[in-house]
Formats: sequence, structure tokens, C-alpha cells
Amino acid sequence: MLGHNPPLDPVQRMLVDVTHTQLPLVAGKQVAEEQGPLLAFLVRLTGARRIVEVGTFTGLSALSMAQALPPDGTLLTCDVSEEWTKHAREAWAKAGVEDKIELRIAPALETLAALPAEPSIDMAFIDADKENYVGYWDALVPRMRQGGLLVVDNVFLHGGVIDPEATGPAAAIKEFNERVKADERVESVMLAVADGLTLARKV
Ligand SMILES: C[S@@+](CC[C@H](N)C(=O)[O-])C[C@H]1O[C@@H](n2cnc3c(N)ncnc32)[C@H](O)[C@@H]1O
Repeated sequence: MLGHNPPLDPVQRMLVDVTHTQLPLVAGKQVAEEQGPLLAFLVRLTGARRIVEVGTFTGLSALSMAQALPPDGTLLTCDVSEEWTKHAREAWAKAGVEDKIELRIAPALETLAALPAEPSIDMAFIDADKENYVGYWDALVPRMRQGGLLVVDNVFLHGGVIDPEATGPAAAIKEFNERVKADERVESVMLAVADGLTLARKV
């Protein structure tokens, strides 16, 4: 599969390597290698100009999306870790996309609540703490423009969502998946990409 996808560019490759060598215990948080080209593809497909991301980590998904934005496009990304996002800032600067990306270090629920209420977001990527997915969804859906695309990662939670006794993050994702399925404001599909990926289009 990777051999038939667009290859990572040198900065993306460096970011994968740096994440694995300098943060080996948490490197698994990084999006899977096939997700960067997919996110870039979706940015170009939708013609997105205004993107909001929840969960920056070391910045690979933000980098992939920012590189696919048109020159006047912007990406707001939310995280709580200065330590992890330091690597993101370095990579974005190396790739020359730092002017397109705004990183806010604060609990993402606060960052999203402070955004304008009007529907102006073209694309959103949710990839952070699972217990807050419903909160992120509720903050983002009204702010998405009609036809805007929401992309949500880890909707399988490594299989935890099919455990009838699920607790913690798995229970949170289970509840989230049910909410998305029942949400008439969107048309959604769940895909077996990496750890499960939901795509939802605001109708
Ligand atoms: C799975 S990682 C994101 C991976 C990233 N999208 C990438 O491409 O590598 C999840 C991130 O969510 C962040 N996070 C956790 N709780 C958060 C919160 N309440 N608000 C904002 N970010 C949070 C973590 O610090 C972590 O960097």
C-alpha cells in the first residue's frame, strides 16, 4: 500500500524519524504513514482553505494538510504539549509552511469555544483525547460550512469499540460513533484506514 501511495517528502520523513528516535515511548500517537497523503488528498479534493485540527503532536498531519492548502489557506491546530509540538514547529519551518499554521497551546475545548460561531471551517481533523471527541464534534459541526468535511481518527480504538464491557477511551469512542451515526447534520462513512477513520460531510 505504501509503495503505491505518494512517498513522504524529505521533511515528512524526517518528522517520522525524529518522532521515533526522540519520543520512542509515545511515537505511536503519530498518524499512520498512509494518512498524511490521504489528508493532503482530501484538502485538495475539497478545495479547503480554512482547516481546524484537534491534536497536533509532532505535526505530521498538520504538515501534510498545510502543504496541500492553497497560498491563502490557513490551518489552526490545537494541542496542550509544548514538548511534543516543538518538533512540529521545527518541521513546519523547514517545509516553509509555518506562516499557514497557527498552533494554540490550550485545552482544545477552550480553543474551539473561542472560535467565531459562524460556519466558516472547510475541513476539520479530530485526533486527540478520546473522552472529549463528543465535545470536539459538538463544537465543530455548527462551525463547519455546508459541504465541509470532518475527518475523525481512531474510531476503532484498536478494536476496543467492539468490547461490550468497554470503559474509558473505548467507551467514549463507542458513544462518539453512535452520536455521529445518528447526527442528521452530516452524512458520514466509517473507513478501515489505520485505526479507523470517519469522514463526515456537513449537509
Ligand atoms: C494522537 S496525537 C495527535 C497526532 C497528530 N495528529 C499527528 O499527526 O502526529 C494526540 C494529541 O492530542 C493532544 N491532546 C490531548 N489532550 C488534549 C486536549 N485536551 N486539548 C488539546 N490537545 C490535546 C496530545 O497532547 C497529543 O499531542
